[in-house]
Amino acid sequence: MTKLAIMGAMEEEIEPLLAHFENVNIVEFANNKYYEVNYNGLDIVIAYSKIGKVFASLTAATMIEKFACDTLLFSGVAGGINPELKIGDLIIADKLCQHDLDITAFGHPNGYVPGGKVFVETTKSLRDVAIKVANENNLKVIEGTIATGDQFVHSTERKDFIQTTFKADALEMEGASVAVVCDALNVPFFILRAISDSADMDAGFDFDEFLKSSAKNSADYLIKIVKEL
Ligand SMILES: CCCCCCN(CO)Cc1c[nH]c2c(N)ncnc12
Repeated sequence: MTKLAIMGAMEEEIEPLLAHFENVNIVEFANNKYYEVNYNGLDIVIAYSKIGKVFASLTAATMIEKFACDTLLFSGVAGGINPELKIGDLIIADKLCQHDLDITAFGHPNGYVPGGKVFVETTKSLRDVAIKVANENNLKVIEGTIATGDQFVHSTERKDFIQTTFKADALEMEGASVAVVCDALNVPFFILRAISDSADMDAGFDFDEFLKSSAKNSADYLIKIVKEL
């Protein structure tokens, strides 16, 4: 029987998800709250990690190792790089990388450390369900590369580095760490983001203005996918 983990980084990213559920049981663990619900016979654990790769790794590993989730879905917002991505648009990650992981001093490529790999691929069967749901609901969504790093990107210099180095379509601060954890623990996972800004000098203002509506775009789509699992 599937036990589903649904994760975000910020409260604003999971609030529109929690709105769909009743009879929520709250479990406090490791300085965080895990919300347990049952939805159409499906056991689900929902949490927001707090921002950044370390918090996201802790929450993803906890949902799998302590709550025994066997599938993990992430919903949230991201900065757009691909010019096709407008604010509010949806992107499904087909692979993710860490743009701030850097031991290039030793001749290694950006995003690589020994024993690791630059790109971690998401689970195709989950992407296929998501694309089917998008088609059925006439939703525009792209599949692409998401770059993760422990910084809110708000300059074209950094945005251009990430685009040039990884050919990334969007960027955020948690996805690639969720990917490394799920890949290592052999748990199918899916990363969905809606664009809140363009990671340029206006990013801070746009983020503040569009966080709520973009988080809702992502959450509403994710709930439709959950119904198909
Ligand atoms: C209080 C400030 C919280 C920022 C958290 C932003 N999330 C991180 O996952 C997504 C995101 C949206 N736009 C971004 C950008 N331009 N750079 C990095 N990350 C992002």
